Amino acid sequence: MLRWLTAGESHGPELIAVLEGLPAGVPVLREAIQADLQRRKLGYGRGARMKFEQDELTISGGVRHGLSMGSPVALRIGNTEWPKWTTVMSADPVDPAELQSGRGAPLTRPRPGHADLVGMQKYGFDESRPVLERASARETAARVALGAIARSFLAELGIRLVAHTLSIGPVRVPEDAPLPHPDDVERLDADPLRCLHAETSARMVEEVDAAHKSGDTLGGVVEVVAYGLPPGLGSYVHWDRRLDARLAGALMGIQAIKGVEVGDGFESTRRPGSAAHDELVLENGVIHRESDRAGGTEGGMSTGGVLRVRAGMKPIATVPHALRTIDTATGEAAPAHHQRSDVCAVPAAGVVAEAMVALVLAEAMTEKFGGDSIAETRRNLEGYLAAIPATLTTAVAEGRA
Ligand SMILES: Cc1cc2nc3c(=O)[nH]c(=O)nc-3n(C[C@H](O)[C@H](O)[C@H](O)COP(=O)(O)O)c2cc1C
Ligand SMILES: C=C(O[C@@H]1CC(C(=O)O)=C[C@@H](OP(=O)(O)O)[C@H]1O)C(=O)O
Repeated sequence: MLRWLTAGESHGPELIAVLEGLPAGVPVLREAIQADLQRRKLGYGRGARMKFEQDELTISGGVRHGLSMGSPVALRIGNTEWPKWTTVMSADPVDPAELQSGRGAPLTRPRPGHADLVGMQKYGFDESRPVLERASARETAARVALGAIARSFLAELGIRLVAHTLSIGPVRVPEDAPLPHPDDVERLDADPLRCLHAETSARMVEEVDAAHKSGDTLGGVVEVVAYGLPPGLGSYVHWDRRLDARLAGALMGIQAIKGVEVGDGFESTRRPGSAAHDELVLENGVIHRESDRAGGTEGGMSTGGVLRVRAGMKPIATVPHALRTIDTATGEAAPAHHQRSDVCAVPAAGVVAEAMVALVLAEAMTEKFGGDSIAETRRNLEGYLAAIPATLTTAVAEGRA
């Protein structure tokens, strides 16, 4: 079983991430984790912080000579700006007089759409600094670092995945555009919106520019596509074991994600049953699905086909053209507090979504195939596939040759 935890605040010294249950022998390379952290910082519309944040990585445990040892993997990601926040975010008590102005000034004008107001109510704070520090999507750097390790584990078992941007505000990739493949990742990383459709990407850039100019923010939809999964990850036997439910929960667990679709999702609700499912035919002696409307799960289990999940992100809550709020110190109407912020973080959310899907799939693989070493996990996977009777065999979707 795979478990993971993150800790750390946006302007504290660092983020901490722990992954427990990873078999031994999985390549865990600093460069690979750092590369994914870099991908998360890219994307048109991000704010000033992503230009200087170094995401300085330390591998603190669980890895020796580039390979996991079976013990918990512990990572540390430094916050580059920490030296400017040592007083405001000090773990030790500080003189309250030092927190009356500048960075330390109490934040009493909660932003609608962010965690500020409810966080203050729930945890008993009289300002929102302690809320936003952890609610911030800074934390997603820790998840992306863990996701890089999960992806390495999956790659050892022939499973690869990639995320791309489907829409920004009203601008959407055409319905008939081909699905991206992991081999496209360099092209995706080179595009400002992580979108393979150049014309749409250019229109997305214009849309972000327009929002920026008018003091507004934007959301959009990302899609994660995974290839090479075996059939039977997850289960129909209990609600919390369903793979689709676990993927949806993990994606909804990303800051600002407000909707999830598996396969054709809501679109399939507008079709009759005769045009909503994936019919089975024989091809070269093995069972083949003629379409991929379900998105790679049936009955809460992976089908062995291409997995396709989408996550919809709402527009950034820190709207420069500040939204109306109440100053909780005075009880008076006021504009919401505004700090430096992203205009649009959808491409980054795609990288985070890829990491979350990788973690859920890695968890489902360790659950089904176990193994204390990657060689043992691989043997168990191969034994399982070999034991599926010929008349039940489906082709494993490797994607592009
Ligand atoms: C990659 C990423 C970057 C984000 N950047 C910002 C930002 O700069 N400003 C902001 O107000 N919200 C940003 N958000 C969204 C907030 O973190 C989120 O809206 C907030 O935590 C409240 O949670 P909720 O939207 O899920 O209700 C970002 C989210 C992601 C995934
Ligand atoms: C720090 C990151 O994103 C942050 C997410 C975020 C929020 O409210 O979610 C608000 C901003 O924080 P700051 O005021 O420090 O610039 C973003 O920059 C990051 O992605 O690493």
